[in-house]
Amino acid sequence: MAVKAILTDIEGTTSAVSFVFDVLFPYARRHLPGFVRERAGTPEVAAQLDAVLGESGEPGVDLDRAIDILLQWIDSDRKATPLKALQGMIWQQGYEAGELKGHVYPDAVKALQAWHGEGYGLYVYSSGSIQAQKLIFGCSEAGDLTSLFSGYFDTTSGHKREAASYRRIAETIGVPPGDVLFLSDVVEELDAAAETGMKTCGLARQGGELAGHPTVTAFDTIYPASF
Ligand SMILES: CSCCC(=O)C(=O)COP(=O)(O)O
Ligand SMILES: [Mg+2]
Repeated sequence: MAVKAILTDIEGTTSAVSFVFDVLFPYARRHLPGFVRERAGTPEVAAQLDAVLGESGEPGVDLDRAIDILLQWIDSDRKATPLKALQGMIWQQGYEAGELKGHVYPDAVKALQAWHGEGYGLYVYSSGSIQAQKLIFGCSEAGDLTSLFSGYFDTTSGHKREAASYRRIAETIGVPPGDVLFLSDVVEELDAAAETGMKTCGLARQGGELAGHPTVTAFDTIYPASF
């Protein structure tokens, strides 16, 4: 089976972990209390707050407690879907105000542009919400890269360490898992994708090996046709 589609993670793969941890998460942390207090009455924020309280097992607590829970979740890097949705809304304001610019490694930009030109279908799968994914690529230091991608997947398709999520994504893309190449910096995500028959390539930007998977330090040594 030949690779037809390439599915990529963001943090640690196309984009620096430090951009997410030192720029995006602190931005969301700083703005979350004000954002939530101001927008708690809007349907889109109210729905996410309901989901936060459901997931936290503390239904009926007040807004201050909900904000505390969300701040704890940011600090522990919890990949909770409602937190990710709220972060995406907050980051949108930052990108719109020119306070944020998405980091995408130049080698990733170049390879994604080349693969798009060669006819590969390009897709994103990140724990960040689809809104956040479109923002990091749409308002990137290299300009608007969103036209390169044919689709975006987040944790509403399932968690990234579960094989079922990759099966679901392949089905949505309309390509057998064996024709998809998945790129990530997290071995458990690569393992879950490989379990479905997807081809995998690990990104270890600081060097090293993602056990059981071909591993590279940058996109410029990934040749999809060789998988
Ligand atoms: C879409 S940028 C924000 C990334 C994010 O919130 C996150 O949790 C990173 O997850 P990933 O699956 O891209 O490692
Ligand atoms: Mg990652």
